[in-house]
Amino acid sequence: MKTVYWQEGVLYLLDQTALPGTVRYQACREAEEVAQAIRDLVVRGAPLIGVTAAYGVALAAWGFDGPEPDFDRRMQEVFDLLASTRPTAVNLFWALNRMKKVYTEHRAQGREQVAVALLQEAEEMFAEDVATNQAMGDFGEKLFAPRVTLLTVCNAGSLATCGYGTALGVIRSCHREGKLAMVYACETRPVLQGARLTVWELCQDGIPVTLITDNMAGTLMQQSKVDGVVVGADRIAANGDTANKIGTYMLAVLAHYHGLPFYVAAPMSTVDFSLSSGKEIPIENRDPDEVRKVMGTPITVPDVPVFNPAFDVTPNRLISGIITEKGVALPPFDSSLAALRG
Ligand SMILES: CSC[C@H]1O[C@H](OP(=O)(O)O)[C@H](O)[C@@H]1O
Repeated sequence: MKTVYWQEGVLYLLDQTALPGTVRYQACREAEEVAQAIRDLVVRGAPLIGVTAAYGVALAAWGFDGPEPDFDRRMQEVFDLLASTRPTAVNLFWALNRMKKVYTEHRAQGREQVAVALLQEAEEMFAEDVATNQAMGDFGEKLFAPRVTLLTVCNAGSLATCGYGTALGVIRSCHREGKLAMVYACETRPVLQGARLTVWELCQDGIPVTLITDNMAGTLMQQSKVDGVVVGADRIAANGDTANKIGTYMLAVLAHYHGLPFYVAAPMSTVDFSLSSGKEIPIENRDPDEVRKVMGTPITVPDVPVFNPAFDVTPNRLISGIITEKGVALPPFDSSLAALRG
């Protein structure tokens, strides 16, 4: 099931706010619709946000029907709009920068050629992401012995990418090799990506999964029911500090206390080499009602003050390894990530 696809000048997005109960696609004909869909988590997940924004740029060029002199202004407006949607996942900015390069390279050939080149680049980005995730999964699988039980948080699967997934890509490869005993999926409050998306995705593929609430992870480790933790990432600093879904840091501390391996799985496009540490990673704060409500139903006192950061930062000293499509980076990460970049 594709998370995003282009058909006859229309971009279709799998609406992840409706999962698992309803499978439906949102048809986007304007970049503004794509931007709102990213903001509203219709599409989410660092790699998927990037590719979706890339398609949003192509959509704007494809659908432009104004006077030639307005084209550059409109396209800059679209680049800025898409860049303003969510601040943490660096894949968004990596993808937009890549599209901007294609735009600049082809601008002299005229609007039609620009539109064709931008769509081709977005399609290539889509295909590359799937291949990247499969390579990452196969590197990660080799880290584990049969029969391994792994814990994960949020959704870093096919639904967060163009296919196969990052953390769930490692889990898929372990399952393919007959190494996987069980996956424990944290429900991942407040938006419930684990309960709604990871459980659904793994069940679709016949991969064994057990759902837990986020506050059960400690007891699970205390009872030796987990062999390791594998999570995704939204932005990794040059020293390996990693921003990921809120609750990831808590799992890293628990894993460290219980002597369990804690791995991050992410494509190299998630590493932001311009940041020396995680202190510089911008953290998105989201709508307080995400915490005050569950699936739209109020669970607390109206207008109670809320703290709702969508991500936290796990320091590199709590990370056993960073699994990428170029191999597994081990501590010290500033040198091992730089070596993989080369
Ligand atoms: C494959 S990385 C996905 C990454 O993105 C998620 O955040 P969100 O659902 O808010 O986009 C979460 O941090 C995942 O690990």
